[in-house]
Order: sequence, then structure tokens, then C-alpha cells
Amino acid sequence: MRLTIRDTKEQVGQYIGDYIAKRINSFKPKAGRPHFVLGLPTGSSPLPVYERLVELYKAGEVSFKDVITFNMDEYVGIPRDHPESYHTFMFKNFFSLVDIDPKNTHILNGNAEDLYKECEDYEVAIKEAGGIDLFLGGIGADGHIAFNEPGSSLSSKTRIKTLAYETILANCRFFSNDLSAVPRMALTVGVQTVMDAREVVLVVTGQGKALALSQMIEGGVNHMITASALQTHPWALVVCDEDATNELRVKTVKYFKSIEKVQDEVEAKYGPVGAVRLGLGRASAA
Ligand SMILES: N[C@@H]1[C@@H](O)[C@H](O)[C@@H](COP(=O)(O)O)O[C@@H]1O
Repeated sequence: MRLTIRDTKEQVGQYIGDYIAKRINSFKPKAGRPHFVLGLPTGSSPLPVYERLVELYKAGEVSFKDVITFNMDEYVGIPRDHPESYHTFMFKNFFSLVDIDPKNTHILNGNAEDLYKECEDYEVAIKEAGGIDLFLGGIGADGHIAFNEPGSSLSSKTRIKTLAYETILANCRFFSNDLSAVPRMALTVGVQTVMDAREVVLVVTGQGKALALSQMIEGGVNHMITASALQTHPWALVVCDEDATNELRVKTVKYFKSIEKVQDEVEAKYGPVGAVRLGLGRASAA
């Protein structure tokens, strides 16, 4: 796992937006895999990423015409057009602002008649699309990824989840601070669904995520901090701001900063590290 630290959340958004655009632009369609498949989160942390991607699209630097998306999760039981549904969030903050074909966007239906089938079908749809190339995620204050609350199986797949009280409280701000209005259940991709992606990028910003970040990076792999599963992912990148590093050891911060410096030097000489593994071409000596 790599950790990249930027000064502000805006810089984090810019870094990840540029990173995703680069991946989309260098994607080479293959038989059975004609589209770049992008996994997406909601929440306040990824907003600067979406802003950057929209900016790049408007500048003609990236197109989403050949991109298929799968969102991480959706509440159960609130209407699709509710202002706080993840459907509304995605269309308002991203899909309606770029050239993606709405048919290529997938979000779990929290109002499906058969919620179990909805989850099973979602896993099948991801497979049929060729698997997720890059899954962008956020993190909850309790270390959860998507809606995989503490104690979730690290080999979980898409399913129905009861939300933790801490998450319900955290989301209360989006529901006019009315605790009773916050949904208690959600459909979510599993930890394993995220782990199955070829690459995972996590956006972590703000002091409120500092403890979760230190636990997921410096602690062991643990089902109580489900994002810690990413320690075993072959290609995971965490991008955080300075505020989110507040609970990390100084030594950890210095270590990852030094790694980034060395990596920049190596990439300047040999091309993108890991490019071969991600199918982006062979690195060559300058
Ligand atoms: N299901 C979402 C997560 O995907 C998200 O990472 C988390 C943090 O959201 P925020 O970025 O607003 O703190 O909120 C919810 O729990």
C-alpha cells in the first residue's frame, strides 16, 4: 500500500482526479473488456475528486464515453430521487456534468423488491463488465469502507447491511440533523468486492479521519477496521491531506514521504512503476 500526502483536501482531489484521468486515458480496450470500469464512492471526501474530473472533462483532457461505473453503496428505503440518496448525489455531482452514458452507470437499488437478488445481480454485472479496473473509495470515521461496518467479513460480497450507530450519527448532518430520518440499512459492495478491483484508491481527508487512517495503516489487518484489508491488496493507494495524518507516527509520515520522493526519481527514469502489472505498457529505461 502506498500513502501519498498532500497539504489540503483540494490538492488531494486534484491529485486523485488527475490520477484517474491518466488511468482512463491510458486504458487499452481488450476483447471482452472494451470499457474502463470505475468503482465510485459518495460522501464529502470525494467531492474535490469529482470537481477535478469535471474540470478535466470540460478542458477536453478526459472523456467518460467509454467508462462504466459501479457505485459502492446506496441506502435502503429512501426514494431514488430523495435529495440524500446516493443516486441523487452521483447525478448532481458527477454524472450530469460529464459525457458518461447513463446506461453505463450502476448504482444499487435500495428499493428493489428483492434486495438479495439485487445484490447478487450486482456482482454478476461487475463480472460481466470485466471486473473493476479502479475502485475509488472513502473511509468512515470508524474505519469502514463502503458500508462495511466494523465486524464485516473481509471476504464479504455485495449485500444488505445494518448501519452502525456511529455511521447513522455521522450521516445525521445530511438529514437536517433528524436522527429518525437517517436510513438504518444500506446495500453495499463487500470488502472482497473492493479487493477484487485491479487497483484501489482511497481518499482520506480531515482530522475526523485521522484515527481511522492510523488504524488502517499502522494497525494490523482487522475486521473492526475494514479498510485495513487494503494492506493485502496488490495495488492500493491512499491519498490523504495533512490533517488526516494527525494520528500517524511522525516516522510513518516521513517514511511514506521519502518513498514518494524515491518513486518520483525512479518514474522519471524508467516510466510509471507498476505500469506493466496494470496493463499500461512496459516501463523502459530512459
Ligand atoms: N458509505 C459511505 C462511505 O462510502 C464513505 O466513505 C463514508 C465517509 O463519508 P465522508 O467522506 O462524507 O466522511 O460515508 C458513508 O459511510
